Amino acid sequence: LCAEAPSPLGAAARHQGTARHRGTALRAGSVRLIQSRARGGMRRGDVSAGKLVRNGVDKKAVICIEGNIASGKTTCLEYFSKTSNIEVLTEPVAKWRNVRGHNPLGLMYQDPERWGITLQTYVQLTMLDRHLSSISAPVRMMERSLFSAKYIFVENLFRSGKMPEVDYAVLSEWFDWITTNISIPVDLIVYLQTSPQTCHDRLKQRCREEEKVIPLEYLESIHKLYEDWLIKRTYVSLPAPVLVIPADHDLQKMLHHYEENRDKILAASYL
Ligand SMILES: Nc1ncnc2c1ncn2[C@@H]1O[C@H](COP(=O)(O)OP(=O)(O)O)[C@@H](O)[C@H]1O
Ligand SMILES: O=c1ccn([C@H]2C[C@H](O)[C@@H](COP(=O)(O)O)O2)c(=O)[nH]1
Repeated sequence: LCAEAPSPLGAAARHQGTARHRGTALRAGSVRLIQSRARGGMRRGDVSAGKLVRNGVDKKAVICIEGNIASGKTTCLEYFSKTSNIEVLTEPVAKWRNVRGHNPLGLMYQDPERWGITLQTYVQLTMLDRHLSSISAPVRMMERSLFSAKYIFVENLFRSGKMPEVDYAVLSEWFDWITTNISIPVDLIVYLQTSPQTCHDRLKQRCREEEKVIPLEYLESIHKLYEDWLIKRTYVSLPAPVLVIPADHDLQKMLHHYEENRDKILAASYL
């Protein structure tokens, strides 16, 4: 049986924001980006100095939930969405499946060489919009990040020979411009560490139409990049400290693990 059914934990909060230029200030939803002043004035002063920062950003904690495809990130977020003072942002997958009637996620899986850049450009835009959207609670937990879109998915397409070098160069220029000029604060990365086989099983169970073509080897490549980035740390620098939660267990045990780690996760808000 194969169905994309809503999780028994209920729907996580979703945010729909749009980013657009307006005069000298960039606006994302109702949020104003301002030029940060000298170093040290903010909690993340050294990282933000000279960059555009979202007004009031230093008062809120941002926790990114990272992990392979179908590792259980959405399920984890749904669990924490029941906590007051935590706002939850899932990945904008619905947008990746439908932008003005087109499905870049599906196109990418059908023909990555042709459509990888199309999907990843849109992922980069929508993830940036997520990062810059106004935060309504003291703690934000969001699914993945601008960083994993680049360091994991773009990198995987390129290294596997499925993204032309020119596409990779253009995406990298965009990414470098964004991270050089705009502050993307992250206080903690929670890595749901799974085996690729677990993800393959859960992927089949979830049965998202576009993902039916994903072989185990694809999940192994994504897993290796995540491990190099977040565990071995042999790859690129980390935007935040990492908390690793082994996530091969059944749902009940996972919920227990989330509860056990709740204080460590929320400690990010006291940093
Ligand atoms: N611990 C678990 N054990 C078994 N199935 C799980 C577990 N966590 C999530 N699932 C199921 O696996 C699938 C993928 O989970 P999901 O949370 O959507 O992953 P992600 O958001 O990381 O892609 C869903 O069908 C979900 O119900
Ligand atoms: O930068 C990205 C981010 C995600 N994807 C793909 C991988 C999956 O098919 C979906 C959503 O991921 P989940 O792990 O199920 O949340 O989007 C991508 O191709 N590029």
